[in-house]
Amino acid sequence: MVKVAAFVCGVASSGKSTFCGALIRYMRGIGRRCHLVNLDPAAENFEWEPTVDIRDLITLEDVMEEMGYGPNGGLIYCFEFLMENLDWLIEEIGDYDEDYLIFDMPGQIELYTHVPILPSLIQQLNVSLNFRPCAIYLLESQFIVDRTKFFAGVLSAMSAMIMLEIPHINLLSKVDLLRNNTNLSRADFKRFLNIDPLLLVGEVNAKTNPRFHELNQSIVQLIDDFNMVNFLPLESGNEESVKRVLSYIDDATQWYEDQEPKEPHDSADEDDDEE
Ligand SMILES: Nc1nc2c(ncn2[C@@H]2O[C@H](COP(=O)(O)OP(=O)(O)OP(=O)(O)O)[C@@H](O)[C@H]2O)c(=O)[nH]1
Repeated sequence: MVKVAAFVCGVASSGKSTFCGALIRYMRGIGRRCHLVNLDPAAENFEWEPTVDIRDLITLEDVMEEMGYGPNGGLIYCFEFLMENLDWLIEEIGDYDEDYLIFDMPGQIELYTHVPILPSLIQQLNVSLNFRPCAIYLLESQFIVDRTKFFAGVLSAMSAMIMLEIPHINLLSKVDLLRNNTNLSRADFKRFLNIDPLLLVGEVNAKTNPRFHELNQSIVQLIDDFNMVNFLPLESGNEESVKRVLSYIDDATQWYEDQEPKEPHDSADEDDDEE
């Protein structure tokens, strides 16, 4: 059976939980099996009850109260604690041998940029439980209204791609909110899906002090050299939009199958068949 672990990542308020809820609603509606795994120790409410919940192991509130940490330090502590108690997670997940696990992740950016806890966790799920992990990274579409913010967002998505090294889908979330933006034509919008950073740098330069133009150029050159950051639009309230993302997740995780060694070709059997 194919077991997919989809990690829904992105900064705070990018729309992760809403998307997880919409994806589960859509999948269950078409009869596909899936479960929500909450890995946000500070989460409050969910549309669907999580099947596995880090808050049963540790909560951010307790860590902040008992250890005196702030929210970011506390979050890292919670994840280190989770890694020390990975048996707990593996046991919880072990009971759910279903097709898809949708992981709702916290919004702290350090988890996707430089703290190596998430790659270890993903590796364990892949090796110990035979899951096919993939990352879904949400960037709020309002970022494209301010080009400088957009490049910061692209860099954050790129960091996640480099650090996680698994099949990865970037989403521009809440695109419905752009509809009222009269300055953005359809053609304009498309430039942010299949991005050509070298073409966009002029617009960033127009908004920044000339002292930074060389730095802007180096940043867009870096993104252009990497050449792997594209976005799909997402409107979580729109079933078609969610359906499209699911088809990309299915395609992306197919990659694992392509990596599996094929059964050796037995020419003796073929000869027998011919006889
Ligand atoms: N218009 C619109 N609003 C959305 C969409 N997706 C999410 N939102 C809203 O954006 C806000 C944040 O959404 P969440 O799903 O809680 O975001 P999150 O990334 O899980 O937030 P954290 O858990 O704080 O990191 C909520 O008010 C949602 O209703 C969307 O597709 N369109």
